[in-house]
Amino acid sequence: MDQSLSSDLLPAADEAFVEAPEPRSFLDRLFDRGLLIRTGVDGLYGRSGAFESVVEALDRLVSRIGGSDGAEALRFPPGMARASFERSGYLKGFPHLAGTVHSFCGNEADHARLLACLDAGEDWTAKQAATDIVLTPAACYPLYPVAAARGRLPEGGLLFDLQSYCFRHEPSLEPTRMQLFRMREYVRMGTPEQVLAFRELWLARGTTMMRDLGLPLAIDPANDPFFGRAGKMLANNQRAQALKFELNVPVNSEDKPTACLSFNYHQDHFGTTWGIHQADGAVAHTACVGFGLERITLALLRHHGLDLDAWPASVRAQLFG
Ligand SMILES: Nc1ncnc2c1ncn2[C@@H]1O[C@H](COP(=O)(O)OP(=O)(O)OP(=O)(O)O)[C@@H](O)[C@H]1O
Ligand SMILES: [Zn+2]
Repeated sequence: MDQSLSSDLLPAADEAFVEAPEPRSFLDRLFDRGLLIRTGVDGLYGRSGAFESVVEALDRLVSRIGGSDGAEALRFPPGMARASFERSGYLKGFPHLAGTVHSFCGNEADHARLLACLDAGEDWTAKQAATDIVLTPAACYPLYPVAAARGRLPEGGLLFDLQSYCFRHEPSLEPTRMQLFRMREYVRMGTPEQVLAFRELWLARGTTMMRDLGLPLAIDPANDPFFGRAGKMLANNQRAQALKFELNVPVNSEDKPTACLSFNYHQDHFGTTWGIHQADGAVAHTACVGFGLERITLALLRHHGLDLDAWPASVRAQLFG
């Protein structure tokens, strides 16, 4: 039942059958307040100015925390070269999440057919063909070929600061699982020791940052959502080798807290895939820390309320001070 209908618009019901109205979901309350804006597609939302002010403040906060490390900032659009995407191996692990960009590639007769299909409410996509662009699945994916093209890493390795809208085809009614969302990342490339030290540093920094924002959290071992039966093995392996940790905050529920930050050690996966080499010629190792900017914003809204002006002064000071 559409809970936005006021009860006096509903047909009169037998008293005995009137059920208590379900409490409005977190997502509905975000819509009610205009913080997120419906588009008709689950996981695809507009954001209000207030919501964006938190996203931007978090982005600045992360920059302040990582500021003295000398990361090179790069920004890529939310689409990446299909050839790079194919080589990255993403389709081996996550074919179900990938999004490709298709465009009309027909002639005038095809155009007429397209319009006729549209009119008839039929499938109009037959003459859509894959372009050279796919949607970026994680902020760091466009980086690796760029880093590889620069030649061997310097002695101290490299550190990058990234932010991108990312696409994942995982429609959901949980506001924290969007199809298009922003990921802020730091990516480290170098020796295993260098990249593991980076991950340790950000595990500590991320924990302090989120505690200081007044959020309850736990750091847990995790795995990526690999596809299929072979994926189960990859996921087990990732956990057994402690390659991925998540910083979880209860947002949608206490039982299934939400990964707001992820700390990933890729070993030499991207180094081998892209031919990224350390100064001595050995294959480079890589790691990244990812901040889900919408997810942290939603965690703050959940724990401190939907009225930003009423958030605790210490939280506001860190974000907007
Ligand atoms: N669908 C999504 N909507 C919003 N934020 C997301 C989504 N997927 C991932 N993120 C954010 O991006 C960060 C880095 O992405 P990563 O690939 O590590 O996520 P993930 O571990 O696959 O997330 P999950 O396990 O919840 O699917 C996550 O920590 C999270 O904050
Ligand atoms: Zn990454």
